[in-house]
Amino acid sequence: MDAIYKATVTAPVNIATLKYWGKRDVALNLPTNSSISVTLSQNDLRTTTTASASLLYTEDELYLNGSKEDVSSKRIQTLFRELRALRKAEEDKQTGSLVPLSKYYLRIVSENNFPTAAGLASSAAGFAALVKAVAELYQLPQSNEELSILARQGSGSACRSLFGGYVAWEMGSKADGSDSKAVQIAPYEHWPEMKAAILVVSAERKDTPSTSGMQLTVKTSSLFKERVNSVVPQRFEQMKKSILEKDFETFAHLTMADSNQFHATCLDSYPPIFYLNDVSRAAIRLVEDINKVAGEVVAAYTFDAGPNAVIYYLAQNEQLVLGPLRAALKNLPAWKEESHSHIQELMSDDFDKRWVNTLHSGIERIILTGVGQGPQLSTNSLIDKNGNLWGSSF
Ligand SMILES: Nc1ncnc2c1ncn2[C@@H]1O[C@H](COP(=O)(O)OP(=O)(O)OP(=O)(O)O)[C@@H](O)[C@H]1O
Ligand SMILES: C[C@@](O)(CCOP(=O)(O)OP(=O)(O)O)CC(=O)O
Repeated sequence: MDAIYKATVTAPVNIATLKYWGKRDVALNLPTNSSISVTLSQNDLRTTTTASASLLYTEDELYLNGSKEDVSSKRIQTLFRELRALRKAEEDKQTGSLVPLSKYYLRIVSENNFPTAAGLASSAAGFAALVKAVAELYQLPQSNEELSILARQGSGSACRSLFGGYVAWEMGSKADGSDSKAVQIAPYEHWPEMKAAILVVSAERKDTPSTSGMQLTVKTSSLFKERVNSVVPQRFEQMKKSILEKDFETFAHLTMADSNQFHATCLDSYPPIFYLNDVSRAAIRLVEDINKVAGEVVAAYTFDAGPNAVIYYLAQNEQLVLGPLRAALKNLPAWKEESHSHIQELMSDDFDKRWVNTLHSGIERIILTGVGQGPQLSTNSLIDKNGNLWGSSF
């Protein structure tokens, strides 16, 4: 019987603290500015992807959360083509000694352990996992930096999920995009105390998809020009320094300012794009109150292209940050988990009840996580020895 060759990896979500928003080349997915993110722990949010190749297969296939996906999109086709070309180069180098996997069809099976397309960066983890799994299957010699150039073409933010810890996507300047890649600023171990609380506001479809939203901003916003030309280049250096020096206060100020400016450029687009809603704004106000009560900046909010808030804080300030959140969101099950059952509710007249009440009725889930590692090899294959998805026989 024809063999099934396979490899399985897991990959993390990342949430930007300096936002990517704008493309200078749509076909190659090249950004108008560099960006920075924190990779989140795969204990809480992860994509698992098994890539396989076999002479038994009759077409390229991708299964996501058990359903067959269309692989004809330009993004997926580009990834398949480029990964195959890299494998072919190895086969040509080592004439005859490698199985010609580049000529076989691919079957890729992927699962996200969190909601897909709900503003939780599933596309970032998903495309990073896909590239890494096929690279493993093909035994490619390329480094994660080189693989990030491929993942970028699946989804820009995906390039940053090739690394753990603190990651920069350097925009690069070459027309072919060969220097627009992710690099690690610092590994997880450098600043493992960084935590993140994700307030899931709503699982409904977002206002405008990021891909088209950012193109509208590039075309119509005058504030955007100021942002990419003078604000971000400075912020990029300052934020890198704050991470290397583990200076939370500076990191937090820059993170909040950058989220605010990204959303300001959305509002400055025409027609305007609204990602934040009343619940998002209540989260911003509560973080301000938390910092006021603490007497220092202990929490930083950031929002992607949707209403969900991500609040970064350090482990040592867990009670100061999570106490008010527990009081506001006491109805949510997350607090019962062993790792967070010790958090005490913290509420006083210093917290404006308007924000507390809005959050209480508007947040449906809280995910408590923190900085984590990059993609990992896994033995939990999603494809059995006959090439079938576990539990199905096609
Ligand atoms: N595990 C995966 N493997 C391959 N592709 C995936 C995977 N997960 C998500 N995707 C792709 O990403 C798309 C969802 O991306 P989308 O940008 O709409 O949402 P999101 O990334 O979850 O949210 P956001 O970008 O707002 O944070 C899916 O429709 C699918 O095409
Ligand atoms: C607001 C953001 O999350 C935008 C992410 O945009 P995508 O990476 O989803 O866009 P495409 O490259 O078109 O796939 C900011 C960020 O992650 O840096």
